[in-house]
Amino acid sequence: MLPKRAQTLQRPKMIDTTQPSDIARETLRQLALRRIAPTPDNYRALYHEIAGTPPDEIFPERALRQLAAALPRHNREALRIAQDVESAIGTGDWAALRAALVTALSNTDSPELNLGGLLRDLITEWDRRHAGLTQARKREMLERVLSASGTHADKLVERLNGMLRSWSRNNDDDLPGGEAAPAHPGAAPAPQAAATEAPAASPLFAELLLMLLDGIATHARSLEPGIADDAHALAEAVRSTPPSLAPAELLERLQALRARLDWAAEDQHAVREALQRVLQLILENIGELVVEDRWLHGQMVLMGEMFSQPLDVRILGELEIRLRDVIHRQSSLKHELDDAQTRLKEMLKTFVDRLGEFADSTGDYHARIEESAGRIAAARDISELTDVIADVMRETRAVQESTQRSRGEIEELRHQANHANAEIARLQAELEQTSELIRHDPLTGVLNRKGLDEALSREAAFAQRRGTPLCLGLLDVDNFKLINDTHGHQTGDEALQHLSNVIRENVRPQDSVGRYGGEEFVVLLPDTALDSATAALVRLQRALTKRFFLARQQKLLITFSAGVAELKPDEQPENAVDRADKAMYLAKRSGKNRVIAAP
Ligand SMILES: Nc1nc2c(ncn2[C@@H]2O[C@H](COP(=O)(O)OP(=O)(O)OP(=O)(O)O)[C@@H](O)[C@H]2O)c(=O)[nH]1
Repeated sequence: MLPKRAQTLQRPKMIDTTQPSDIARETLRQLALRRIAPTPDNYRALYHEIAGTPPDEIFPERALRQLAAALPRHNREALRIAQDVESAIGTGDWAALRAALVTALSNTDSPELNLGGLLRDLITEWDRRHAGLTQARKREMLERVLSASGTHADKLVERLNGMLRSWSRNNDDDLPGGEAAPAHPGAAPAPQAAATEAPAASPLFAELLLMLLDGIATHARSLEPGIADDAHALAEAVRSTPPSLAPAELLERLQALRARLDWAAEDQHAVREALQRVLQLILENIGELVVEDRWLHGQMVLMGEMFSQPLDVRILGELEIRLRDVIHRQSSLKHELDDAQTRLKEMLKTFVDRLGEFADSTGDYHARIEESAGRIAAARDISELTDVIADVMRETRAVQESTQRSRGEIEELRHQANHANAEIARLQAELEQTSELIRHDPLTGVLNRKGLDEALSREAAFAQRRGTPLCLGLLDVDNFKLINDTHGHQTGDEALQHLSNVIRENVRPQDSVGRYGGEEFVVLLPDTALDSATAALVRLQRALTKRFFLARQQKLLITFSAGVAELKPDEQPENAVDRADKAMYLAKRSGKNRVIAAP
């Protein structure tokens, strides 16, 4: 910025401001006169001051280039935005730069719903030249993606993204004689260019477009019916022969659809976050209320932890199971407690009534005896005494009868108490039986046998439907009897809790952990092939060597032997468990503390 003194300068009258050379000369003179540093910026500012022209706005290219270099480029959309920003800086175009930055800042859609962006990428990349990729080769790749994805829209999106990434790595825009391609890789073609090229005219492309639009129409129905209707209407327009939409119009409507999807995705994201916060609050509060029951409290804490990570269908399913268990257990406990309280109240009431009656009758008796004593003292002859004795005998008999009655009633009460005790014992046994209905092991908090069976059939169906691998690891603690015998059963229990915690902390959220039997556990590893699952079990062994179990200040190393099996196509899940079990026994026989993969 120019020093203050220079801003008050009067333009010299003798300068002809139509002659740039005169202005330049005067500018140099004034720089020297005013002792201003002769930098290009100062020169430019003084020049405009003398010429009486508005100063040029300086485009801070260097600083903007540094900013552009720092922009993320982790996916195609981000790369496109960064390139738009760079191109705007290259041409010194403020308006284009602003548009690119606004797009970047408003682009917060979730990747799974960015179908609009994918469509745009497809249109762009289909028309672009790529080294070593002929149109026929592209067509072949697309056909492969289409047939491999079947009717799964999510798989299609994932595979199309992968294919586009591989195409853009072969970007051939720089080749001489290239076809009309966008100015830089990833940039969307101008609508006019698209209009002349009619991308949807290719039957394969139209088919692909229809598949995406039908996918949007189906999946967006629950999200926002308006979007689904738009997608459906567009699909109808693409299907119609002759096409009812000009390419430019089609592109425009696709872009509008994409914008609606972006907004809907933002809304969904916000709703999901708010829901997650509310549920977490509820769980925290219930957790505080159930401090007396360690199992319930533990379940609440676990659920709270599950809510703190990004939710997916598996986590929500697991949460639902845990909540059902909590509700079931709470209602059983409540009934039992209510019954016990009612019985106790009734017994106490009867006891107090009987005690009162007994006190009344013995109180009367004492008063009568005292009165009889007075009459005996005042008696003048034996006949008077005979009456008194008859009265005393009558009173005594009455008290005796009352005492006997009370004893009988107290006897009855004791009988009732014994009966109530037996009832409570029976209820407890029943509760134990009904705990079979609960899916989590009360000692360790991991799934119990029933929960495990359910998780296994759910994951097996999931894996077989999607064609993804599912592995299960069956592990058995080594020499556990020795731990029990040396340190006691209670320490054995704590060792099992420690092992469960270490397992849970070292597997992924989508993995399920269950207690299969006494000291046997099962880990279900979805989307995991046999070698990775074996490596995961070995990692668990290593984690145990780092997290010692403390038995009354004494460090104990817990080890386990494990068998791992990958569910084969069409194999019954129980059969895979059997194979893992056999591999586990092989691991035991080969010296323990090992993991063996089942053939
Ligand atoms: N503390 C405790 N012990 C249990 C529990 N369930 C089973 N056990 C004990 O675990 C022990 C298992 O012993 P074994 O089957 O001989 O196996 P091991 O000693 O681990 O020997 P290997 O399997 O050959 O390494 C038995 O003593 C069971 O009583 C439990 O819930 N708590």
